[in-house]
Amino acid sequence: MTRFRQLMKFLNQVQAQRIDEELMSTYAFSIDQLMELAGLSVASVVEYEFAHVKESPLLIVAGPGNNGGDALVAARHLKHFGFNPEVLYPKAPNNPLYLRLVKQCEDLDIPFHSKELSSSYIDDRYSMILDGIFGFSFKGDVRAPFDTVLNSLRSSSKPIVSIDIPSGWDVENGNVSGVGLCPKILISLTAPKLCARHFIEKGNDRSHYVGGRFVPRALVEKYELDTPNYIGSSQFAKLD
Ligand SMILES: NC(=O)C1=CN([C@@H]2O[C@H](COP(=O)(O)OP(=O)(O)OC[C@H]3O[C@@H](n4cnc5c(N)ncnc54)[C@H](OP(=O)(O)O)[C@@H]3O)[C@@H](O)[C@H]2O)[C@H](O)CC1
Ligand SMILES: [K+]
Repeated sequence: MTRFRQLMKFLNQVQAQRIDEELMSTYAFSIDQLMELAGLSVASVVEYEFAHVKESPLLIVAGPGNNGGDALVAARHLKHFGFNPEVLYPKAPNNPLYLRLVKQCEDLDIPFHSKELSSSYIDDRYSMILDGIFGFSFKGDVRAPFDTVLNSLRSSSKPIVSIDIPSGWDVENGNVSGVGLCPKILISLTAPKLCARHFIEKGNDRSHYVGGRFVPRALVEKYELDTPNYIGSSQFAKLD
């Protein structure tokens, strides 16, 4: 596993979205490719942190955008890694990319839930929660049905791993509304966004990883990104 000093460069919301657009224009990636690598990084961190609870079901919560797509990819990889993922997908978009990801999961017999699950059900059934609800395009107050979904996840005692942004947090200012999740683990993709400073501040029982090994050197230089030197085939780096 790659270890790396805590990164000092944090992206604002517009920079994160611009980098994403440049990857898919100037640098010729398709969204499927980026999502596959992002989801593989996420699944690799979950396997590293939760291998000891492989038998119990994991709850993977997928939102309506690409953060949710990363979660669906991670669900598929985790199933291949020998975990027992179940997906909560409260608002499944009718978009060919996500429909394909859902089919790939269903073909692996990964169960799907569409209605919110109570915190007591979550506590009884799952060993951890993977939060792929909102990423770097989240804005404003949380709208239905995700308001009640966030409430039940927040009331659960199970550890939460957030993909890219803790859901409900303002991408730059953190959990200003107070309705956001409180993850134990944050996996920043490409580079941490400004809200990650508030996650790090919360102390030593938190772990911060970075993943998404697809950033070309020219993009690193243009945005002065502080990306880790990943070792070998490692899909993530743990930040000290
Ligand atoms: N370059 C990279 O690092 C890559 C990262 N990836 C992942 O992609 C997400 C960003 O994905 P994006 O689709 O741009 O946006 P989100 O997933 O954050 O969310 C968009 C959807 O969320 C809805 N939304 C937004 N705000 C709210 C709100 N307040 N309440 C309810 N719903 C909300 C929004 O709905 P709209 O109606 O506003 O359109 C969208 O449906 C990034 O974080 C990474 O996880 C890529 O996978 C690979 C490259
Ligand atoms: K998230």
